[in-house]
Amino acid sequence: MNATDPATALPLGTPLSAAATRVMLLGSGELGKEVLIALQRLGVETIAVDRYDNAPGHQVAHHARTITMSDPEQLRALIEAERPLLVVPEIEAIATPVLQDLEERGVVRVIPTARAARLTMDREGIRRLAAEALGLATSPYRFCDSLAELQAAIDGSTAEGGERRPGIGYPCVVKPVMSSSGKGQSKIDGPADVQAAWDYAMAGGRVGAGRVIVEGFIDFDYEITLLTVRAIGMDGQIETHFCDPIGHVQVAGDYVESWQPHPMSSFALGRAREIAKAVTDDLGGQGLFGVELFVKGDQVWFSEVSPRPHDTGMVTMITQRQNEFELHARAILGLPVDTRLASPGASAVIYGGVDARAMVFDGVDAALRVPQTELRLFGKPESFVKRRMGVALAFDADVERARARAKQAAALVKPRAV
Ligand SMILES: Nc1ncnc2c1ncn2[C@@H]1O[C@H](COP(=O)(O)OP(=O)(O)OP(=O)(O)O)[C@@H](O)[C@H]1O
Ligand SMILES: NCC(=O)N[C@@H]1O[C@H](COP(=O)([O-])[O-])[C@@H](O)[C@H]1O
Ligand SMILES: [Mg+2]
Repeated sequence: MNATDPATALPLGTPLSAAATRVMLLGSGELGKEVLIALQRLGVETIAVDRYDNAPGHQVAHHARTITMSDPEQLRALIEAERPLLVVPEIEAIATPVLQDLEERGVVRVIPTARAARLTMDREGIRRLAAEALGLATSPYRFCDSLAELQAAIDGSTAEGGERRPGIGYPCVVKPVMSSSGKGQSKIDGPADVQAAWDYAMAGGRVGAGRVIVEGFIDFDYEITLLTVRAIGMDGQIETHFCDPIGHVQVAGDYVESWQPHPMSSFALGRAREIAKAVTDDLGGQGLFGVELFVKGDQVWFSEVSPRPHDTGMVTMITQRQNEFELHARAILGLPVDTRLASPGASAVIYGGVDARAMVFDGVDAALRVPQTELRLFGKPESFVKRRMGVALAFDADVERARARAKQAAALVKPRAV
C-alpha cells in the first residue's frame, strides 16, 4: 500500500471459522489482556503469546501459546504456523528482525509497523531517531559498553587530537538499552555510585546485556504520557488523535500512580502534541502510542515512546469513553476512534509484596467499598515482591480526589501467599 492510498477497515469475520479475523498478541501481560478483551468484543479471533504459561492474556484468548519471543526461530515458526492477519507486539523483547522480514514478504502486518517495533525495542534506536534524525529535545545521552566507558561518558574525555568532549556529569541516570519498567535503572549522584549502577544495569538488562544508556538527569516539574492514536479517518487517510495528558509518579523507574487529565499550560501541551506527532508520524502505521515526556515550565523533553498501550494509561479504563486498549483495537482494525475524557480519574498499582506461586488477595471487598473505585487483578500465576499484580482505579470531580480514592483502595488489597 502506498502511504497516500486511502486505507480501509478490515473485514470482521466469525471467530473459530474459516472466515475468522485472526490477531496475534506478542506479549500477554496486563496490557495485552485488555487488548485481547477489546478485540474479542469486536468478534476477532485471538492468539495470546507469552514467555510463560497462564499469562494474563492466555487466560482470555481463544488460543494460548508459550514461546521465547526473542528467539528468531521460535517466533518465525509460530507466526508461519498460525498465519494471523495482524501481529501486535505487547512488549519490547521480541526478535524484531523476524517481524521485519515477515512484513516485507507480505506474510503478516505488524502493529504499528515492524520498523517501529524494532526501533523501540532498543533505547538506542528510538533515542537516535528522536534526537538525531528528528531533532527533538531529549536529555543529553551516551551509549557505553563497559564500566570504563560509562565513567568516561560521565566525566568527559579528551580525543587523540586534544579535542575535549564534555561529559554528561552528575546527577545522571543509567539504564540497560533493553529493559522496561525501570529494570536495571539507577540514578547516579556522584562517583561513588557508578560501579553499583553499572552492576545493577548488567543484572537487570533483558537481552543484549552489556550496553547501557547514560542520560543527564532532567529536573522536571512533572512528567506525562501523551496517548496518541493513528487511526483511519472518514476520507481513508490516517488521522492523529490525542488523549488528555496523563500525569504519573514513578518509583525506581516503575509507575506507581497515574491520573488524567494532568493540568498543563496550553503552550506546553501544544509543544507536547507537536513532539508526539513528529515521533508517531515517523514510526507510522495504525494504533495507539504512549509518548513519554518531561515538562519544566514551558520546556518539553521527549523521553521515550511505546508503540502500544502504556502502563500509566491503565487509568483510561475509568476516565475515557474508549480506553487505551479499545482505542488500540479499533485503530488497528481500521475503525473510528473517540479519545474523549468521560471523567477525571486515577490509578494506583498493587504490587505482589511477596515472592510466591499461588496468591490470595484479601481486602478486595473493603477496597471496593471505597466509592467510585474499580479493581483489576491481573491473574499472574506467580508473585514477586515488586511484580505488578493489579491496579485500583477511581474517578472523581478532580484528579486529586481521584488519586486519594485510588491509593486508598489499592492499600486495602492485601496479597498473601497460601
Ligand atoms: N533522564 C532522566 N531524567 C530524569 N528522570 C528520568 C530520566 N530517565 C528516566 N527517568 C525517570 O525514570 C522513569 C523510567 O524511565 P524510562 O521510561 O526510561 O524507563 P523504562 O524502564 O522504559 O520504563 P517503562 O517501561 O515503564 O516506560 C521515567 O518515567 C522518569 O520518571
Ligand atoms: N512498562 C511496560 C509494562 O508495563 N508492560 C506490561 O507488563 C507486562 C510484563 O509484566 P511482568 O514483568 O510482571 O511479567 C507486559 O506483558 C505488559 O503487559
Ligand atoms: Mg518509560
